[in-house]
Amino acid sequence: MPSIPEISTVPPKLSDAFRSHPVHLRHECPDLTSLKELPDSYDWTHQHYVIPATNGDSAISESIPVIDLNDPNALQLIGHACKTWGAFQVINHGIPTSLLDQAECTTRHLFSLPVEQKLKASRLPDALTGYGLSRSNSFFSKIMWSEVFTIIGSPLDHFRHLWPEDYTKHWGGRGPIAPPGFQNLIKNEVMEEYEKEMTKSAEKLMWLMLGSLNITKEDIEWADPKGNIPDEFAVLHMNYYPACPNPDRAMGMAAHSDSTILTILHQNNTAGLQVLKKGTGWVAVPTNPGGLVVIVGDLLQILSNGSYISALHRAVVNRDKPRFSLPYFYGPPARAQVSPLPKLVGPSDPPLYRPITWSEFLGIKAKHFNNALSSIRICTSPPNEVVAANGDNNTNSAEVA
Ligand SMILES: C=C1C[C@]23C[C@@]1(O)CC[C@H]2[C@@]12CCC[C@@](C)(C(=O)O1)[C@H]2[C@@H]3C(=O)O
Ligand SMILES: O=C(O)CCC(=O)C(=O)O
Ligand SMILES: [Fe+2]
Repeated sequence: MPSIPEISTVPPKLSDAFRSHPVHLRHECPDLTSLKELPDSYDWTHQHYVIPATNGDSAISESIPVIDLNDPNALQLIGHACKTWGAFQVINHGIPTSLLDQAECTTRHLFSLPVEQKLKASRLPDALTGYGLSRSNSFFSKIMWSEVFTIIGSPLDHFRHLWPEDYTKHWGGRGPIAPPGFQNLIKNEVMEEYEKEMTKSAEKLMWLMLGSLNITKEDIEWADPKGNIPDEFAVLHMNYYPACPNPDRAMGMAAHSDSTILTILHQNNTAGLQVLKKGTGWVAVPTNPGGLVVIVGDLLQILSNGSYISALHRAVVNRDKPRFSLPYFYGPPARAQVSPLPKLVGPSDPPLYRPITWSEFLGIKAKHFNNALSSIRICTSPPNEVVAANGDNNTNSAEVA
């Protein structure tokens, strides 16, 4: 039987950024699906950062805007959403619904494997790809009710560990071309195609979000003359939130902002994502078949000099149905300098953040979590005070355990 190759899916430049910031999680991955009661280690009841206000069943009826990318006013609507919410949903984004469905189906299939099988594709502490808990668990004393599978580039090496029978029984892992019916390779192709489509959409959305601030490709140093981003850094997550015996006490994914330029998230038809709106509280993001959620990340807050807010968001769980989400974390090349764009700063708008690479910022995030942005802030009291909802100037978010 041919041996299964070592896992080495992360291209060297990207792995550097993470190898220097390993995340050590103190917890194992139990089989959450089989638990009939919420263990104490998953009980978030007495955590002060669990803010109860939610529109899950209360009177808050507003939510993040839904923007049709074919709408002639899309640019303005996007700009407004980035300033007020730090998140929006898009429809008519050009990604086929069939691909979203196939990626969701692969996600469901992956997480329905027995836990021992999933652990064969475990993410190692200094690695980024594979199966495990969310990295952000390291900041909390309680564990989140979720499982995560991280992909960068091709997931094939991990998939070989998860579904070895596709190789050994039928094909033996020989040759580069899959004979028809080889489910593992089909899953791999689906996820690679999904990443390709996400990259295209993320670029398009980034230019729209920046375009709304009159930023063009000439203003972005890491863009080529055609506006393409060579060596962009992107990570795809498959998130699983099993149905939970005590959802009111559990937390699917604790409040955080993403360190990205932007994140594109597909969720199955079970709601759970919530966005924190200043002055309102936690607002649920309803599911929207075929729609995609776009979240402003910390790097876009930096680039826009605080004019766009990187939204604090979290995921709650429910008693009856499993939930799946697929966030695509999109950023610049790991070593590109990110700083407030010159067009957006001036005597009355001094730069709020010092220049930083994403690689460096991930290190700061890995240490300071939701206080990462404030730790690189250079003006404590700008003339036009920017009030961000992401921990930059509030303290309602993470607790360092
Ligand atoms: C590119 C990334 C951003 C992220 C770390 C990651 O490598 C992939 C997951 C992202 C995530 C999601 C949950 C919250 C968060 C803080 C975390 O621990 O993992 C973010 C990371 C981030 O935004 O820095
Ligand atoms: O599952 C969700 O809706 C949110 C996931 C998320 O925010 C993340 O993985 O960063
Ligand atoms: Fe997130």
